[in-house]
Amino acid sequence: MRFEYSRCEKRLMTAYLTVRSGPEKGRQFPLDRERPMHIGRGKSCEIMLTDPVSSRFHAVIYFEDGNWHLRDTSSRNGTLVNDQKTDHARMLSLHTITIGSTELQLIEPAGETSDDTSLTQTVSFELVKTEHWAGEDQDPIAQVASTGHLIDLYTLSLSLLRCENPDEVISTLIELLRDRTQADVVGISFDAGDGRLKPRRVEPPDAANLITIEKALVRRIVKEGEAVWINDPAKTNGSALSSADQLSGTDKRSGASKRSGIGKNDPWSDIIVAPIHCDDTNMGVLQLYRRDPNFSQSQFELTIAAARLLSIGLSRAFERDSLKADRRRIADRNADSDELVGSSAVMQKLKERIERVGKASGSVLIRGESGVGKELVARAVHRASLRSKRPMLTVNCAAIPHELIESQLFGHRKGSFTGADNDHIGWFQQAHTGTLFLDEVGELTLEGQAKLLRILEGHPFLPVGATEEVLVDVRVIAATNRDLAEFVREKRFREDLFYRLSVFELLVPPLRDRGDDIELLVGHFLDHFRRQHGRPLLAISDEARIRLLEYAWPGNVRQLRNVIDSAVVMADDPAIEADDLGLRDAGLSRLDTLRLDEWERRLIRKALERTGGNVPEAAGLLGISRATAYRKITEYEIDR
Ligand SMILES: Nc1ncnc2c1ncn2[C@@H]1O[C@H](COP(=O)(O)OP(=O)(O)OP(=O)(O)O)[C@@H](O)[C@H]1O
Repeated sequence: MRFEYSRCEKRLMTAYLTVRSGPEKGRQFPLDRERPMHIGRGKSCEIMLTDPVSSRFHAVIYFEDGNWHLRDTSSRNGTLVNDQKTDHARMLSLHTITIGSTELQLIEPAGETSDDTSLTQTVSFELVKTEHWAGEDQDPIAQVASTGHLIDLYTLSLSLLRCENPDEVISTLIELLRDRTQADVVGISFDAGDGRLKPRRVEPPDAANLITIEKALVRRIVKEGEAVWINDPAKTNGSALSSADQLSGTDKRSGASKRSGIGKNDPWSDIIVAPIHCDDTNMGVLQLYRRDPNFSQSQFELTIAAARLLSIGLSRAFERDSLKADRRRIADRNADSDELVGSSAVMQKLKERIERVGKASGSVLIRGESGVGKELVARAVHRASLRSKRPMLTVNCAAIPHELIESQLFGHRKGSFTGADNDHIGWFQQAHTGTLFLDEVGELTLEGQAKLLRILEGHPFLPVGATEEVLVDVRVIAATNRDLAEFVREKRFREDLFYRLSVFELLVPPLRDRGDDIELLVGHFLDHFRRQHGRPLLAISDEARIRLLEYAWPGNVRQLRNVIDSAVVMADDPAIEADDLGLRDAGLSRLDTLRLDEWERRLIRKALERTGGNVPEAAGLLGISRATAYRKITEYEIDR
């Protein structure tokens, strides 16, 4: 198949060698007609290779009698041109030169070798087609010889990297192409799923019904993975492309009355259509239209390269979109979303402290009973920190056998102890530049504590069995439900480490002290488990709700979550009843302890909650003096 197009200008682009494989893959070496260009490992070679098979002066490429020539300069391992060993060869565009594992290809922009200045010439279809798409490995800019456009493509790549979603990717590309090619219309059409293309975005939008292309041409572009540039479409009308189905579906009249997408009546003098691929399947095409004057060769090349970048950008954006959707789905299914539910005075205060502590850089110690949400608080601190884009790794020190804690945290070398069959990169190294959450830090061995202390002091550490020290940058957040101060007194926990860890301390209050939060959490978990277990209409009876609100929750939020999870599964329609909760000791639980000090602590917390932390008012409610209230608040370590 041949298309004709007229050339409006003599092109002055240089030929160049592009490296298709080998150590220099992706590089391009412009060729100079005026002087021989040497290829080899030698420092004075214009085309310097690092391929070890290459000789210092391996070959030379030069321009003579209107052609490029390659001569092997007595290399040790020989030179192949188009896979044939050769001493001398006349080179044509797209010919390949192989030296060891390096493959170079000669790219001669159209018109470069010819001195013919006539303004009209016949160009074979192959001249204007792009190479077949070979996925993301293909160098998107391999065909672009214009330095200005290389910068455009560089800018475009940077913008595409920043784009969050497919629409942004498309807008960025259209904007750049309209500006650089002076196209009257730039459009992107996607396969509607039935082989027909539907415009996804056209600029300016009111030109959408003007950008039509013959179906046969689209089929060819899609099938062959080729871009085409059609100049003066009126000339091509009815030549090779007899089918004249509408591309955009805006005009579905049949037979002879069909208007060709590149027909006489179209206002365009130039059309470029480039395929867009996503994961090796065609998604659609990028279309550029111009009334006058014609596109240039470099604009055609720019469009091809931009379409390839678009393909990569879209693949990534679609992948990101689907990952986001997966994440949402998983978060929906999994109750442990990161949302810290609670609006009681104590929780509000805790959230404020989390924000402040997050911005600082010291270690954090989170204290609280089991199941209160310490890990969730740790996540919130990490999210509020400057490391939020880096990972937070969680290690439960109590879940690792004592004898392995050290090697798990700090790593070990293969063979350093029985069972060390492989090298292990410790958690600290894995969390480098991020955050490490050490849950149940009180369970750390004394040796582990000593190493942790050194890391917190900024020293490097030695993985087990290693000879070289490792230095890491990790923010440590530790949590415990133990009384670490008591551990220090018992010499089970190093005092110096205790102070290092607790640069910032966050106390997570037990659920029984959070007032209305119980109601919020009930709603939160109900919503979640109803969705997860596919029972969106399941209600909860008043009696069941009251029982939940009155229960003392010794197992804290985790217990509440588990109770609701199983109630949603076990309850018969239409509603969860009190018996479904499995809290048969609910009445007793209100008096779950008879210790006076515990009840005093609870009452003081309750009074502070009601008064929004106002001690004199709380003292009034409790019927005690202010001084007693202050003393007891300090004694019981109550967070106001
Ligand atoms: N404020 C909250 N909002 C929503 N969910 C919460 C909240 N607090 C805790 N949870 C949920 O309760 C469960 C227990 O929380 P988490 O594991 O953070 O507690 P913990 O104090 O670290 O427990 P442990 O002491 O056993 O390590 C988790 O499923 C968590 O998502």
